[in-house]
Amino acid sequence: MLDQHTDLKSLLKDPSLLVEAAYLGGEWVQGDEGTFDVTNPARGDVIAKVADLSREQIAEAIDKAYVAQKDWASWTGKERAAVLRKWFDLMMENQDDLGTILTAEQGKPLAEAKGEIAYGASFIEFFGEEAKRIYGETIPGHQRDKRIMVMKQPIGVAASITPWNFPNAMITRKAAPALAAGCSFVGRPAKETPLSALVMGVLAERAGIPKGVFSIVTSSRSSDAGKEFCENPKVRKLTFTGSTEVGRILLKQAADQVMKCSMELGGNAPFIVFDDADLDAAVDGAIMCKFRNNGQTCVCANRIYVQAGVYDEFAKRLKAKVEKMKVGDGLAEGTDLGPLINADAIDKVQEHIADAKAKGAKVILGDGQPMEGAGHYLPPTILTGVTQDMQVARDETFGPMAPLFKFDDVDDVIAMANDTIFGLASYFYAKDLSRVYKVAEALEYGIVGVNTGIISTEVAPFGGVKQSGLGREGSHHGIEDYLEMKYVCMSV
Ligand SMILES: NC(=O)C1=CN([C@@H]2O[C@H](COP(=O)(O)OP(=O)(O)OC[C@H]3O[C@@H](n4cnc5c(N)ncnc54)[C@H](OP(=O)(O)O)[C@@H]3O)[C@@H](O)[C@H]2O)C=CC1
Ligand SMILES: O=C(O)[C@H](O)CS(=O)(=O)O
Repeated sequence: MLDQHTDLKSLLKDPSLLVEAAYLGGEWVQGDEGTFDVTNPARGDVIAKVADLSREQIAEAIDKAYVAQKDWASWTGKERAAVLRKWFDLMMENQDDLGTILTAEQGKPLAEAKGEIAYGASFIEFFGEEAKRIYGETIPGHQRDKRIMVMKQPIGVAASITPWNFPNAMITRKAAPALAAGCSFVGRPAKETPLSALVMGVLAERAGIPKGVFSIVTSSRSSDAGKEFCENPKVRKLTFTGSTEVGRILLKQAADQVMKCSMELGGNAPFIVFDDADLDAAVDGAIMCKFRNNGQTCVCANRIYVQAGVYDEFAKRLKAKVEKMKVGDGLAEGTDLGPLINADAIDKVQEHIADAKAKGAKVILGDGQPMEGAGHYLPPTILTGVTQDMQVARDETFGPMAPLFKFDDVDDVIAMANDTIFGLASYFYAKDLSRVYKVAEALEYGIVGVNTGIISTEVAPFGGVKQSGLGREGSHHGIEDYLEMKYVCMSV
């Protein structure tokens, strides 16, 4: 455990994995703007002072990525695959240390953090294999003397901005397809969680990824990085994961250069339990879906709709299991729910609870009050009698609050579930096959979980519709966003 006498390096098998310098063009550099603090959300202690790069230094990383990308693209897919496989192997060999670093800066329980490392590594493994399968095509000519060929080529320098909630996997879900395609990559991690990104630089170096192909530019001023990424003509791809609000800002900024953008934005996931559901499975699924990363994921159940006939029993069984969940330091044995990332996150959950109670909702578990002492600990809350007019029906809570809505009719619940600007993940539990097909087709979301609350995998296309984003990450589709298609027409 971290405390005033134990620092993070002392918890690591390989302390050299913990770095505070930025990884710029294959060199470890200090920030021209000094350093910024990284704090442990479980205790509030400063655990690192990380290089704070200037916008000029970020531009330098882009310059180096631009030069390095030419040679990297000339490697065969098989050669790139070998280096990516080594990167994957190094992640898994150091999974314990990477998990400890991740929990220290983000807060999630160590088992979840190690799970994220394996999840993050799976993208590198998967796209390393895809590097060998970037196929073009020939098309029968439109005239007797014409031959048509289509080739796929890397788009160039890819710039990445990622959030604090999955500080490893959100980077690898972008860097893996980018490097597999022959692009170079400049990543700017959230200021709250830069250490997990920097350790990927250490492992990239050890894996033999050429200097400049992969850079991590740490900075405390996110808008500076965003503007440099959007305005620098050497950047041809912007990939972002975060809130819809920031996604809009970046899309507007990127429009001036007509830049290719991938956007993984906010969610407002409905979780629907029909009266023919396996109720115990639905309760377990709701817990995993709602409380993964303490509710701080864009695909967490944000609204739980339960059909009237099973509403009371579902609420009773949900409460009985949630009240046994242990809230505590993510590095402590047996912790189920770690701290939230910061005080603002607690404020947002409390705001949703207060608004719902003011409009008639009832609290059946928790009181929305943070635990005493240091760290951002908020015990889980369950509300019943929640209705569509409440804030939680419109906005993402992003924390440990489960709002239960009651419904009667399938058409009503589909209308309520779809009544949002978001369209990322959705879930429902039912057994009737006809109902399963109809509901899966009717939900306006990029992802539908049927009788499961966990849908995250590298082999499937992850992404949203409406204002939850643009593009897909993961699956064989995921590499397309880092490729340009060239049509060659030959007169013979
Ligand atoms: N669809 C998805 O896969 C995901 C969506 N999200 C959504 O993001 C929100 C929570 O994550 P959170 O990190 O707070 O989201 P934010 O959108 O606030 O931040 C995401 C990243 O963008 C950076 N950023 C913030 N403002 C700007 C700007 N003007 N220009 C460039 N970069 C900027 C942040 O930097 P810094 O933190 O240093 O300020 C951070 O690195 C929720 O709405 C959640 O649903 C989160 C994760 C995944
Ligand atoms: O940032 C997130 O919330 C992730 O996209 C969710 S997942 O891919 O890890 O499920």
